[in-house]
Amino acid sequence: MSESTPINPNSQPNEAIESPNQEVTITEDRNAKTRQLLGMKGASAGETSIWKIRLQLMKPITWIPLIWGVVCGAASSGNYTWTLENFLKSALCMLLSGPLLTGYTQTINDYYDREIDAINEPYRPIPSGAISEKQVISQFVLLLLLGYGVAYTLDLWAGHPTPTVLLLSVFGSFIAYIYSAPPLKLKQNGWLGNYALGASYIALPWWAGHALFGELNWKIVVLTLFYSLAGLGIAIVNDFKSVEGDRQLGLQSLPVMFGVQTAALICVVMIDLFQGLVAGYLVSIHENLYAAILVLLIIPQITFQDMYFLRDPIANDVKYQASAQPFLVLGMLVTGIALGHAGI
Ligand SMILES: C/C(=C\COP(=O)(O)OP(=O)(O)O)CCC[C@H](C)CCC[C@H](C)CCCC(C)C
Repeated sequence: MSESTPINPNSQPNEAIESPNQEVTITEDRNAKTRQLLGMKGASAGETSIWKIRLQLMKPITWIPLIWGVVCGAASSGNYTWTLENFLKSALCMLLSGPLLTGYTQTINDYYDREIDAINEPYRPIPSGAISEKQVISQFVLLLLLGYGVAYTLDLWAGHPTPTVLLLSVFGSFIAYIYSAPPLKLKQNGWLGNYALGASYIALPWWAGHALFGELNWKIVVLTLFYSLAGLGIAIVNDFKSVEGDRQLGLQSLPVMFGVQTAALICVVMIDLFQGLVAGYLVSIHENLYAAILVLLIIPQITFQDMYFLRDPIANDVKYQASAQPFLVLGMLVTGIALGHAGI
């Protein structure tokens, strides 16, 4: 099964076990259902449980980097200790950045993308008719309000005189709105949209995690915004799967603007260069060991870029992300620990 081919939603799991072909069908069906629930491409349509459809809209697979960002921020604060209270605080902040605010972001994005998804991903809940537009609107409003409630609770818990986490959440949800909704629809512009995405995925949850355990300062803000330029590269990877639909609808993604191969090259240069420059910064603050680990973590990413992504960015985008991203996110944590160690 190709990464982007939805499998037949009508295949019957119970017909199994009679022949190897039918076993393959069952495995494919299960894979497609898991993909559907996590919000990955190559999913099957035909889900009937409204709760599973709602979860599918929230694309759980995309929560991971934002949850991770909170961990990096807690590390960079230099104040995280393993107490039950700190653990619960960070878990609540992860709930905020993952299921609630990323869930809100993905739901609102699917709502405003319903026409383009009818071309690129017709099995998504809205174009497939699995959920009504009214139900989708009530879902993103509820997630947003719950998010603000949790953010304010975290501010009270951390004793913030200014409700920093709430302000970050309001700012993040505003960026998420203008990213997806007209008239701005930042995602229509390849550079701006992908930077908004990269920065929101790396910098915003990092700031929230840092603010929860320490004082958010401009050095952390600038450095994470700089790191987000590597996130911009990661965001570009997401654009290859929809190049045809984007072209038809006039979306200026990088693969549409520069062509697939040049965009892939820009993408990997951004990813490697900005992580490398962050490693350089770590050397400048005498965190040489962490800088060396960060460089070591860039090497497998370059290997996977060469093995998969640059050879065929459209066919291998998901394979590349799955292989290389763990090294990128580990690098983020190494950087967070280094900053905490240096007392930045
Ligand atoms: C919707 C997003 C990506 C999907 O984009 P796209 O439509 O191009 O791709 P698909 O075809 O795969 O759907 C993510 C957009 C992110 C957004 C700009 C901002 C996110 C904000 C955070 C959730 C806020 C976190 C705040 C905090 C305090 C933890």
